[in-house]
Amino acid sequence: MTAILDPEGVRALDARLERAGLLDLAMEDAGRAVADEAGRRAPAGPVLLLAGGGANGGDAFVVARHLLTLGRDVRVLALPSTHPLTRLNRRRWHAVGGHTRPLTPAALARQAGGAALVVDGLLGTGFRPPLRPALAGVVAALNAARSRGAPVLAIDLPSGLDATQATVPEANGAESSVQADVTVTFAGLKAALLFGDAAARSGEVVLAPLRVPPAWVADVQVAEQPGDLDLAPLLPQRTAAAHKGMAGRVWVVGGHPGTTGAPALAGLGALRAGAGLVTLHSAAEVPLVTPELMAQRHPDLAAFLRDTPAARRPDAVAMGMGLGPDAAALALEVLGWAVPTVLDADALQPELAGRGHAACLWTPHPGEAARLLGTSAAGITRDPLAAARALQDRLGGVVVLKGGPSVVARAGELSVSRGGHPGMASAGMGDTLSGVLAALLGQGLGAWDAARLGVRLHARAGERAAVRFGYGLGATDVAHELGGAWADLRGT
Ligand SMILES: NC(=O)C1=CN([C@@H]2O[C@H](COP(=O)(O)OP(=O)(O)OC[C@H]3O[C@@H](n4cnc5c(N)ncnc54)[C@H](O)[C@@H]3O)[C@@H](O)[C@H]2O)[C@@H](O)CC1
Repeated sequence: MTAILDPEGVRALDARLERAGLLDLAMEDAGRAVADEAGRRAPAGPVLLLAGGGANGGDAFVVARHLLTLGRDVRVLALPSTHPLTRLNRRRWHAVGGHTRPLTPAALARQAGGAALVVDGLLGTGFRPPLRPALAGVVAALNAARSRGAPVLAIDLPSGLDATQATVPEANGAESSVQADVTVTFAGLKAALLFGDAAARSGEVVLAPLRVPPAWVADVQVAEQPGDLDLAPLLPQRTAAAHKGMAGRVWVVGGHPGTTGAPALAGLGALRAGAGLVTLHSAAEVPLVTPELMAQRHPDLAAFLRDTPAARRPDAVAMGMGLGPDAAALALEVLGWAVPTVLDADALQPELAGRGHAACLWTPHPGEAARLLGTSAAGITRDPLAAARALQDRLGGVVVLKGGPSVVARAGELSVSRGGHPGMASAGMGDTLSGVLAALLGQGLGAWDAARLGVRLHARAGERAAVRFGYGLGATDVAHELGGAWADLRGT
């Protein structure tokens, strides 16, 4: 399980390390991890380090000392050191024979010329935008050096990114953040390294654990990111005596004249994720994408749902895909059943606020999330963790805020998915996911586990299908890879 930390969590961890007399060692761990990565990235040639005044700059002085003692040609350009540990590690750097020159854009441009690697230790989690103009010139000079061929390794976070935000801060036309080739981050990931344009600024992300008890990190994390080893135990198990009635009866309630493909894709997703029996209930004629799916057309879908006795209700429902204008009323009816239910697409309506029960999963994409919260899609994607938390507060149950990556929220807890492929940004992908989630609910998983496992299975299936289809990936291609994704997770 990987932790996701925000600056508040980092400060709390720092305070705990400080009380334990371990903060100096944590900086040493951090600097050593960066020096190892720098050595791997640039096995020969000069390394240029840029040190800011805070602890991020302190890390840079530790890196410089380790590289120097390995016999490397190391140059350091630094701002005045303000953090006590930065001053300490600057003295240690000088004690081993290192030199420090003042950091200016011109000095940076000169020194970066022949550098095999430039290490950005200007600003980390302590940075608050907007970037002061004095540093904007340094950031611009660093990005210019990179475009002339000097690779950039960022310590903890590329300078100029707000750790909590998926967007790159605005800077009145000036360069506001560093573009890194690799970022070595400590103790846990930061939201900026995971989401949006900010993540694209981070390059490859390497997580370096600090030698502290894992509980100290878990105590301050804002979210978790499960690995496949964490999720594999959630996969439903079957004995040889299993029969279809034990594998979950799933209903897909969706489709409307003109939008009939969506429920079919959800049904396919449910089948491929192991549902025993999948029936599509629709007001329209739904295309039969595979004969294993059963389809029932109801001229009056509301009456059909209202008149379904408790004994005939399914183990799980996925609803909303192409369901049309009456979706909110139909969703209210099904929510009243209190059976495990996935609400997607047209069933994601603001009037359902507070109606979510414990076995209920809402699966908005950013546009739908904006509709539910009365904000803009840009407001959602800027801070997906905060948006997922707000959606869960508003709706109840469990929320999957879809994206690359997706965020799963339940009361007081957030989980971020891994993997996937940009080719999954295509129509129908969310419909398949709804079916996968309903299948897992139908096989007995709780909403939180179904959501975390389901988004990973779906993402893994996308990775597999992308090998053949790349950006031309379709939702049915992903559905057909779900079995392989399942086997991959089981094999971890
Ligand atoms: N617990 C942890 O996770 C550890 C964190 N460490 C390092 O500590 C860093 C955090 O250190 P700090 O809290 O000292 O903060 P930073 O060093 O990230 O930033 C503080 C510095 O940024 C400057 N600054 C802030 N806002 C600015 C703005 N708008 N424009 C220009 N300059 C600005 C401040 O003047 C100060 O010099 C992490 O990013 C990481 O590199 C490591 O030392 C190891 C332990």
